[in-house]
Amino acid sequence: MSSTLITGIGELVTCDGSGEDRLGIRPDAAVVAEDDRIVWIGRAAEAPAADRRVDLDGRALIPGFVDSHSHLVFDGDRAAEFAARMTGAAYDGGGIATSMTATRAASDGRLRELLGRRVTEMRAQGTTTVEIKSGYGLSVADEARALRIASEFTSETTFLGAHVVPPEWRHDRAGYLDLVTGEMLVSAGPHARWIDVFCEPASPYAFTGDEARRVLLAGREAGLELRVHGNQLGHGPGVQLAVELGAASVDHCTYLTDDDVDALAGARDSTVATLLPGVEFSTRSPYPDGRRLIDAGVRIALASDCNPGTCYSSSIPFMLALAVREMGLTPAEALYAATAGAARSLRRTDIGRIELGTRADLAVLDAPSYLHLCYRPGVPIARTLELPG
Ligand SMILES: N=CN[C@@H](CCC(=O)O)C(=O)O
Ligand SMILES: [Zn+2]
Repeated sequence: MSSTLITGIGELVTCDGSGEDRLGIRPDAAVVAEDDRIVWIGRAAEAPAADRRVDLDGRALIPGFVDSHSHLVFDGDRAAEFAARMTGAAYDGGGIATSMTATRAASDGRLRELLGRRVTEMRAQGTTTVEIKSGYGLSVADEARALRIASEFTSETTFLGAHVVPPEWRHDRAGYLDLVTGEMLVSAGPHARWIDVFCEPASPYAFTGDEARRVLLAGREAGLELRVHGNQLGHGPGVQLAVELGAASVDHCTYLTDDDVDALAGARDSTVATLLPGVEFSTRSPYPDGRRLIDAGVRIALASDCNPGTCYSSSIPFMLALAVREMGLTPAEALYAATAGAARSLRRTDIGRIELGTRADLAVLDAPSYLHLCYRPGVPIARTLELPG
């Protein structure tokens, strides 16, 4: 056992749900971590002794960000696709095959190195938990390999064999679905906690509601929990399907009808709506109306969706700034969504908040208050707090 007393905290933002803004901000606070757990929170003047002390010199302390949606296992470059979109080209999911080809060609060592660099980049910006999806292998061996490597970095791994129908199967969609729900699930499933599907009738490459249902039910049968990519490119059945099947999260939610919003509000105890504003930024698309969701009582999360196609940014502070500027969230709502909200979308109670017994997954800001996360967009003020010992 090894304990650390954290003092000199300018503002302790616990995200424990208390207070009007749910941020549970504690003045004059100190925190003690023992190994990887929080064991004491209180007034600095009353802090107990510990093996060592870390003085934050007036900086704010927040829970580490929980990035609940990413696609980090890939090789290849699609910067030209981004440039084309900035001059008017539309995103339709077709570029996923480009990343698939490069990813299949990469060695295990190269994929591991690329993934390690991306996770390090996230930690350097305050992210302490990351969910990582497969989805650029799209063959039995390549999907299992992606998840095996991802599970070296996180326990939140997601099987996304149903990302798109790969080119060699486009003449036989039903055959590809048989593969995803059969042999591919058998070999990839043991390396995954979650199963996900890109349910998007507006894309010729992604999956319809009926196809997505089949994928999700097969995954559940295999012991995986459910997540859905839905309503990204247009109105569609993704949100309703996610709610009906009790998925932990439906992600994107860019195009929603009133019925979709009502369904999400009614499912607030089971299904979180995860918003990914970096995607709208990088695809020049309209932003989802985050304000409408919160006002309707929907639980939301914010995540990066870091991936080579629709958003190659791993910066949660950038997502917070976009959510505030473009989606109508307050800075407090945005921070809560990227910590406690995102933890909820992963059905985790041990991360995303600073409370007795939670993991000591912490981020420190080179600023006196969390407001600076949105007030100083693009400035790297957030980093993970590495505790000594
Ligand atoms: N929409 C589906 N999947 C990713 C994009 C993947 C890609 O284009 O490479 C997303 O979440 O936006
Ligand atoms: Zn995604």
